[in-house]
Amino acid sequence: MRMLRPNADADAVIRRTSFFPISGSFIVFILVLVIMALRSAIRAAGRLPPLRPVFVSRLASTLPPRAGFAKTSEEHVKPLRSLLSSPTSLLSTLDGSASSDDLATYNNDWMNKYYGQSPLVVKPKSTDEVSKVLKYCYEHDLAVVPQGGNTGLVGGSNPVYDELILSTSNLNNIRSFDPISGVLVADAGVILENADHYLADKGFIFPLDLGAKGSCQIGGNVATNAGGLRLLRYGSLHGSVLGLEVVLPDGTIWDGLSTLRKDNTGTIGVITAVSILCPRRPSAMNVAVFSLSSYEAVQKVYAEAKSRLGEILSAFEFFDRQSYALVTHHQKELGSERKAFETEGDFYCLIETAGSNGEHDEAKLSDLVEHVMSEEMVLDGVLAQDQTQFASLWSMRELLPEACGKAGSVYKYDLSVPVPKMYSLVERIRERLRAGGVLEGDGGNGPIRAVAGYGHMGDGNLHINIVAEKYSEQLEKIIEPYIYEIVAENNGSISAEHGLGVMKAPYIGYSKSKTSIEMMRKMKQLFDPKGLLNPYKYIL
Ligand SMILES: O=C(O)CC[C@@H](O)C(=O)O
Ligand SMILES: [Zn+2]
Repeated sequence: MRMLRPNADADAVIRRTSFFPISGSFIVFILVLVIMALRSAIRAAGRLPPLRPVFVSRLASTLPPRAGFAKTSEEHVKPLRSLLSSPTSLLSTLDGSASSDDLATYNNDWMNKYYGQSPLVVKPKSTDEVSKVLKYCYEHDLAVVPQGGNTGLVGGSNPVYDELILSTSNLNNIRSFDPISGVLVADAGVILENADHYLADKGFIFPLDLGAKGSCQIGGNVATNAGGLRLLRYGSLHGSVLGLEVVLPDGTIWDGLSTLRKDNTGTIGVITAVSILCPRRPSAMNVAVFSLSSYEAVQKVYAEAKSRLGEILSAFEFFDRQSYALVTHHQKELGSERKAFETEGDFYCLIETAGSNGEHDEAKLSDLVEHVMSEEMVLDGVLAQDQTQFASLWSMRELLPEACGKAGSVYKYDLSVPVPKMYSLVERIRERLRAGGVLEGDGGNGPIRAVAGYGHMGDGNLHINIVAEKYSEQLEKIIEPYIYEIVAENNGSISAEHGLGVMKAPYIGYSKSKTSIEMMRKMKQLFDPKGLLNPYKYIL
C-alpha cells in the first residue's frame, strides 16, 4: 500500500494544503422558503384547479386537487404585474410574455421527476413586493409555491397543479456584514457560493457547504435546514441562524431579523432575508481519501479520525464501490478523470481537516494516516498536495449526485440512521430489488442500473440513490414504503436533510409521532389558515 498523490505522477508526500480564500466579487442574496406542510383547513366547496399535474411519481399522481383555490388565470396577470417595479418580474404564458419553455425550468425539478403546470412566475425584487404579491394571492385565494434555487430533491419547491411560483432569485443583495461579530445579513435569494465568496474575502466562511452551492439560495438552505458537507464542523444551519425576515401568507411582513446571539426563532411563511452567524475561515485545510475493504473498516477509521483529529476534523464522508464507479465514469465524461487509487476498495472515505495552524494540523493528519495504514485499516489513500488537488478530491464526492443523475432516473433517499446500521440499509434495499428481479446484472435482469450508497458519516446521514432506466410505478412500489419501514425499525428519520416535499409528506408517520404531527398541523393552521402556501406538501 502506498499513499499516492492525486496526480499520480510522484511519490507520496504528506503536505499541508492551504485553503486560500476564493477571490470573489460580490453577490447576491436572498431567499425563499417555504414550509413544511400540514394540511390546513380546506375550505368547503371551492373551485378545483383546472389542470392535472403531470407526475411520474406514483404518490404525486394520486394527490387529489385541493378544493378552495382559485384558478391561476389571465385575470390575475395585469394586477399582479402592477404590484411589481419591473414588468420582467412576472413571467406568464397566459399573456404570452413567456413561453412554456421559459416556465419549464420553474415547473420542473432538478431530477425531472416532479413537474407542475404553473402558468405564472413572479420574481419580486424586494420584501415589500413579496408582501404585495402574497397579499394579493391571499385575497384572491391563489395558491403559491415559494421557490429558491430549485435544487431540492423531494419535489418541495415545484408546483403540483397551477400554483403561482414565487421565485426569490431577484432578492439577491447582501445587506450587511459585521467583521467583529461575523454576522451576515442577506436576502434570501443570494446564492450560497456567492455568499461564501463574499465572506472569504473577509476571512470568514458560510457555515454550510454543499454540492449545489453554485445554484442553491441561502433562503432555501435555511428553510430546509440544509445539512451539507461540513455539518460535522459547523453544526446544523439552524444553529447559526440568528434571525429571519418572513412574509406571512396574508402579506404581513414579520421582521425577526435579529442579529443577537440569543434570539433565535422561526415561523411559517416566505423567508425574504436571513441573518447568519459566520465563523472565521480556517487558514489551513487538508483532505485525504482512502479506499477500504469493508464498512466496518470505514467505521474504525471514523473512530480514529474523531479521536486523533479532534476539533480539526471538519468532514467525514463515505461512499461505496458503486458510487465510485458512477463518479469516475462521470468524471471521464467531463474529461477530468485521473487515477487516484492503485488499490480500489468496496468503500471510500474522505476526511477533511480545518484549522488555523498548518503544521499542527499536518502533524495530526499524518499521525492518523500512519496509524490507519500501519494497522491496515485502509487499502490505499491519496492526500491533497495543493488547492487544485484539494478541489479535485472533493469533486469525487461533490459530483456524486450529478453522476447518479447522468446515469438514469434516480430514486433518492436521504435518511438518518445510527452509524453502525447505516450500510445495512443499502444491503437490504439491494436484496429486495434482487428478490423483485429488477436489479440489473445481479441475479435479475431488470431496470435498476445501480444502487449507490454514500453520505455524511459524521452526521449519521445516509444517501441511497437507486438509479433506474426510468421512473416507474412498479419500481416505486418495490422500494416504498419498504425503505421507510426499515428506517423506522432503526429509529431513524426518513428525511435527514432534504425535507419532505411532495415525495415524502405522506410518509411522515414513519418518523414523527401523532402528537408531533398534530402540533405541526396546528402551527400551519395558525400561520396559513387558508393553506395557500405550498399546498400538496402537507401531511396526508
Ligand atoms: O444525491 C443525493 O441523494 C444527496 C445530495 C446531497 O445531499 C449530497 O450529500 O451530496
Ligand atoms: Zn447530503
